[in-house]
Amino acid sequence: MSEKTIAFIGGGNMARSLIGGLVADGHPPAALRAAEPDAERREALISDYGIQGFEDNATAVRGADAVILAVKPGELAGVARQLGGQIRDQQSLVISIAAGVRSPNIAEWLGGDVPVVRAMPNTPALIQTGATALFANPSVGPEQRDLAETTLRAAGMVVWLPDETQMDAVTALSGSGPAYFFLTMEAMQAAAERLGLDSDTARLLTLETALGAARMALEASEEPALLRRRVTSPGGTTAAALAELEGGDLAGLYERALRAAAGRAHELGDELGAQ
Ligand SMILES: NC(=O)C1=CN([C@@H]2O[C@H](COP(=O)(O)OP(=O)(O)OC[C@H]3O[C@@H](n4cnc5c(N)ncnc54)[C@H](O)[C@@H]3O)[C@@H](O)[C@H]2O)C=CC1
Ligand SMILES: O=C(O)[C@@H]1CCC=N1
Repeated sequence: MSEKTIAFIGGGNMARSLIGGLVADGHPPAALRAAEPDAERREALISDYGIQGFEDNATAVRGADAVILAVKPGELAGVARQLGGQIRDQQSLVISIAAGVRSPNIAEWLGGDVPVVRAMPNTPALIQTGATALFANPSVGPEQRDLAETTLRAAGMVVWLPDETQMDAVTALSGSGPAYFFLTMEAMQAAAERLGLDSDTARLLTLETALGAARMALEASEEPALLRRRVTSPGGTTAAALAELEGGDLAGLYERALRAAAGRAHELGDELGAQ
């Protein structure tokens, strides 16, 4: 694991997940920094992970090899404009995890020809099972590309996108995706409770089933559709359930959900890029 200094601007949910993943992967906590205005969040990061915490963004960024912009999309322009001069002087790599906001806008706010990697991670990064897509602008050199990849790989798997426009679809799929699975778990548990199971049993069986299915789909050489058919005995219980899910147009529902998320990411890019 690299010992490069990485400064997070914003120490909220996603920064915490990435910091947790980096520390668990062996990145020295002393080489990790977070600038977070909320004292409670900042102190929690310091005490939970032993990293350095700062109230002031510019102090956190001083001398950092990479600066991860982990504020809400609407805060990004202000933060980038504030830190651009310093980042250009010390030639740090900038990694933005903000949904929707496009790399040419980020580079412009930073003041010009700055290496920017856009990343779309997800919260399972906290337990090193994250999935991240990366896109590098033309100013990112091979060493900085490696630094971005190593940093995000500490939190799980990484793919590079050849085309930044694909980032909206990735945001809809894997960025927001954990929430879709959590909602499914909530719905399955609640349904099982209504069928008469106590909540602990319903919860445990729901979560273990989700884990088993995900691991099987990842580790098996067969497609999920084939794995599904193996569970589904003709005229049996699974067929009865799947008929309900298909009757409710589950596939169409997912398509509409992902289109809504990708559309929102695109809208954010348009709205915030015009600042
Ligand atoms: N939560 C998620 O699952 C994912 C979030 N993202 C992106 O990550 C970014 C952060 O999202 P979350 O962590 O969920 O939000 P959050 O609200 O939990 O974290 C943002 C943090 O930034 C801090 N902050 C606000 N203004 C600041 C400033 N000027 N300087 C320094 N820090 C400042 C806030 O106090 C807050 O703790 C967003 O841009 C989001 O699109 C990307 C992938 C997944
Ligand atoms: O909901 C959001 O906007 C962020 C981006 C992907 C996951 N959370």
